[in-house]
Amino acid sequence: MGRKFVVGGNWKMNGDKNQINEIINNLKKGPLDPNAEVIIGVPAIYLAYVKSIAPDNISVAAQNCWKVAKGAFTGEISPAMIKDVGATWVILGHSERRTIFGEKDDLVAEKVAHALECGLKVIACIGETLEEREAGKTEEVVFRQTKALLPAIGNNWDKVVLAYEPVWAIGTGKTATPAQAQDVHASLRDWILKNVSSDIAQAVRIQYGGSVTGATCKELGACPDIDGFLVGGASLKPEFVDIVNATA
Ligand SMILES: O=C(CO)COP(=O)(O)O
Repeated sequence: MGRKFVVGGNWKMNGDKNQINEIINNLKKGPLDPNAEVIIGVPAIYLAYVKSIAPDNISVAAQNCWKVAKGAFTGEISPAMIKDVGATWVILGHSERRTIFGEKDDLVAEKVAHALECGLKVIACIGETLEEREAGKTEEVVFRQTKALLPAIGNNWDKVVLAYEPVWAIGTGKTATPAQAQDVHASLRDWILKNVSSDIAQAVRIQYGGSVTGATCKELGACPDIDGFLVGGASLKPEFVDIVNATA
């Protein structure tokens, strides 16, 4: 069976109620390819609001969460809370969490494990820096980051989407070329085949993220191992509809 195309919008720390209303109205107007799954990752404080106005064909995601259900963790939110307000996904391990907030592979894995345990679905992000790419370490880095997630994911692969986001392509306007992205996606799938199973390698969806726009999405979306996108800046703009429809 084919993998359903899945497009995530990661709003990061952007948007206010006015802008959110505009974004949601634009998504309602669409039209959105019914064969694509759409998930919007919104700031925690707006999760309930977005859930209350988003149409049913759009899922809502948090952009981060903590690794336990509740307690003395000032400023954090738990998967239980995310679910309680009706969101069904969480983005974990984003490179901004890893670099700005110092999240290491093992913490990301603990978060993934707890989120899945609580019944949230997870977009798990991986990707190399420019320095790592130039040192020829892209595969080593993304395999290491994926390996760290294996015990956390266990037999919940059907609830996980991997997002390959090369750090050098995020917010820089330097989209990976389709060949660069396809190469890494194919190697990742092959690694999963060897280290998990061939069924899971066939089924797991791998998104590409990093400066995806309405102009670059079609060629990227046509690559055999690219199963969707995780979109930052352009997810705040009307062109997000074009990106959702990249393979329509
Ligand atoms: O980080 C990203 C999505 O999670 C990508 O961001 P940009 O699309 O703004 O490069």
